[in-house]
Amino acid sequence: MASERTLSTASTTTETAIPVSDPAAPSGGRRWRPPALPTLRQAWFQVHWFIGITAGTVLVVIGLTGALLAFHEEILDVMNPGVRHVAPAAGPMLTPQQTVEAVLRAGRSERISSVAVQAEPGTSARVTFVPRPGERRGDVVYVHPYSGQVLGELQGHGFFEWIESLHRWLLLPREPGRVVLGVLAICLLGLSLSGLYLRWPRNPLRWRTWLTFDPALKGRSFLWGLHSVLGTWALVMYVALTATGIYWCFDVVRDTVDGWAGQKRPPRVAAPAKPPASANAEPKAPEPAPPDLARTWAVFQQQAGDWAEASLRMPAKAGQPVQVTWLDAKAPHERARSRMSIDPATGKLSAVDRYADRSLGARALSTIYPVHMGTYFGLPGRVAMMLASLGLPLFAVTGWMLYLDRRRQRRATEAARAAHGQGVPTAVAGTAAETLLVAYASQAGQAERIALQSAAALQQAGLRVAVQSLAQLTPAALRAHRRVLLVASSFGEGEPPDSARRFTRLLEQQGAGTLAGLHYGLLALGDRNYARFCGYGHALDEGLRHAGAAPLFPLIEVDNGDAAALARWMQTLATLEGAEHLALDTPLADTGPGQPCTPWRLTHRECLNPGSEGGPLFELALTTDAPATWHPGALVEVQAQHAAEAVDAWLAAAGLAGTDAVHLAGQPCTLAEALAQSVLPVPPLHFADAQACADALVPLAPRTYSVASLPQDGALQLLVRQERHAGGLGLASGWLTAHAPLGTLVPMRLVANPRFDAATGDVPCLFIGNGSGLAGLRAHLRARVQAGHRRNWLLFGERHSAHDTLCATEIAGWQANGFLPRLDRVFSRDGGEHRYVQDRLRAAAGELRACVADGAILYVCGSAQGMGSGVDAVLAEVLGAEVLDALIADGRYRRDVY
Ligand SMILES: Cc1cc2nc3c(=O)[nH]c(=O)nc-3n(C[C@H](O)[C@H](O)[C@H](O)COP(=O)(O)O)c2cc1C
Repeated sequence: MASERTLSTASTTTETAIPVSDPAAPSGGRRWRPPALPTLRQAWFQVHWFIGITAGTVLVVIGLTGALLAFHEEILDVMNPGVRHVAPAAGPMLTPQQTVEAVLRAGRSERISSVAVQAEPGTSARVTFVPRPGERRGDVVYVHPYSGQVLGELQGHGFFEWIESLHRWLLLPREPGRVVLGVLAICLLGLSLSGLYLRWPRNPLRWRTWLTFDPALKGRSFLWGLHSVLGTWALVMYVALTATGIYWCFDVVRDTVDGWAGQKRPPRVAAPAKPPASANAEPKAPEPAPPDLARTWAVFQQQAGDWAEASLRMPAKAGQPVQVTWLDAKAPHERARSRMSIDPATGKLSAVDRYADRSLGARALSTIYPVHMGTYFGLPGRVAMMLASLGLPLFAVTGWMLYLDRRRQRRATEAARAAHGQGVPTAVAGTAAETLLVAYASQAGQAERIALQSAAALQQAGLRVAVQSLAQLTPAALRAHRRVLLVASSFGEGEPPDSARRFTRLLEQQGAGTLAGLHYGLLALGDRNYARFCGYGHALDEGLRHAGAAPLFPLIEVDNGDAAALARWMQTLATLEGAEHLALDTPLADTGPGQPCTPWRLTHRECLNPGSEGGPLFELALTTDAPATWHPGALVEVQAQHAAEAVDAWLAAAGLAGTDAVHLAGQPCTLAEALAQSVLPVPPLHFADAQACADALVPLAPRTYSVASLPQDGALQLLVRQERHAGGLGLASGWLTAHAPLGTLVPMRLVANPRFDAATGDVPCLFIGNGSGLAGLRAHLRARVQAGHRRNWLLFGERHSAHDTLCATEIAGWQANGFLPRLDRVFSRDGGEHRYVQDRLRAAAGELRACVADGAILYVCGSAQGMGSGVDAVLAEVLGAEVLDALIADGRYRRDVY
């Protein structure tokens, strides 16, 4: 009863409505639970995607127009060569007064509102006229700084005005436009901050996690990396853009900030209504002649000192002063403007307001525009702002793709739930101990779908099954079951999916032996391009072992939904007690066809450890006529076959003839050939004919081996340990090392292994391994020797020096030629206490630290149990978990363990 209570209690804490086959449930063992309140994370996620798919789409327009505006001055210059900049000449440039005279000479008799000049040689003067009635802006012309020629207006200026009003008001009337823009700015801030929360890593102090991602990633992982990492880069810019944007959009914000800065603005006064144009209106007075600016200019130059730009605003009425606004040559930014008023007739200075003399608050307010434009930080700031603006469409596209992918995944998961529901038999009696629990830890749904599909297949094979998310489970609840299957994906950096965090925390707190008696099988989903491939699956495996649970079979890793690994999972499930009739052809989530295998000829086979107490270790060489290349660290998947005797025995039992012609996957072959490459169906065997048998066959899962040679060696070499079980030799290792005669064509495909790739340059390398793990290490060492890189340390474990000194001649040659200054061979059974690689590593702690401090890359290849985990523990102990994490993040801890 206790176990039943545990299950039903757990089910009430579920986060989503998942049909769970629960043997304790009263009718049919399957219940729908109401959706629970979302967690904080889920709530933030909803906020993020809702804003993203609504406001995010409009923000694309703001981003694109902002990016155009960031460099619009330069674009205008390219469109208008010789207008704003002319070739610098030797003589002085025209003064403002000379400029005005030149304009009048050119026949432009409209009233001038301002003249702007720059100190930089060759820069044209800009003359702005008073707007015509009913217009907001007056005409602008540029005047040649040496000849006084009026150069006309800028082409494209109108276009950029349109772009600006799109950017600032979305082409709406100004007031509502400002408010809409303000709301959009708040949305962008919301997107940035919710995004920051959602991607907050477990180890926030590691900068690489925040700012880098591997472009080799594929699919959802790639999109996620692009979206979150580039988003982090752009975050500071978005906060700056939105904070400054909000200031302009909402008067209340602007007034508050101005108040804090001690710069209260006078209240807005509504513009007086324009008098209607009437037929008998007063005749317009002639425009006043522009004042003579010569005296004004002389006084300004004397007072201002070293200036870069100056703009002289003409008085609206006669007798008023000229307003001069200028930028010092050393001004901190483009809005650090000073002002003075000068009487044009007398040259009397009536007011001087220098930027440097203003209050801190006033100076701070003047930075808002340059911060928004990025000009405050010079060219890098402008480029950064432009890229951040251009990033908005990128985030919208990647965000939509992630959203659609998630929706697709959710639908697929719902379909799998429905399908699983149909497969559940009604009214199952019994206790949880007799029920095989299939638990999953899933972020986007793939692990859940595989769990559901596996459970459905197991149920159809006659087993009593329950499915639950780890979100609903506690380690204590597992004790109610005798057998548990777990399907676990990895998220973040080899971390648990969000739904499994609580379970993982509780598991870490379990004492040794608390789960004794529990048997589990684990399928770890991951992507080999991540530093911690299947990191969470392995952590879960270790946690369960530590708590005393016993594995039913070694953990199975799945790289990117690899069909072969999933087929291996199904085959392994079929070996479980009670699952003999499991339908091996059950389709599992997202399995796709892999790369095709090509035939390699087996040309050489040699036992490297005759007389060894351990299994014989063979060196194999294979060649192909097809072009083939690989990097040190690469893997091969071998499409193994059954020994001919095993096939003959099966045919005899089934009463079928091996010579019968059949089609397998569309290809003609004999039934014996078809059987050799397939899982041999378990009795009772009832096939109508040979083709019916071929149609029911499921291909054998390929076996993965590390490549032990380089393409330059002329052959692909493998080190294969011959496995022996109660039923005879292991399928693949037996075929490769004993059954397949020399000359056999072995179907294989090369698989890149980016996380066990070669080091670039002459960095020191520490190679650690045991047994057949020498394969991966040997390929690396050969590459290092060929490149002339000598700083190599090999730490390698085997059993007896008398029989297991593998590759002795080759390794001695490296030593003699100075390519292996340090070699530690550890023979665990050479007498006395058993000593292992990890013990030697601990004893060499000082050298290990020095080696790591020298920038070494650590390679570990060999068995995951014992050696792999032992070395990992010693590295953490000697270097500290932080340093080890940093090594992983830097790609300096490369493992190929199995
Ligand atoms: C953001 C993100 C981070 C990931 N991190 C890892 C990782 O550290 N190690 C790994 O092997 N796989 C990693 N993966 C790959 C997933 O584990 C893999 O795609 C898995 O099939 C997803 O299963 P799910 O849909 O059940 O979450 C990551 C995927 C994503 C999207």
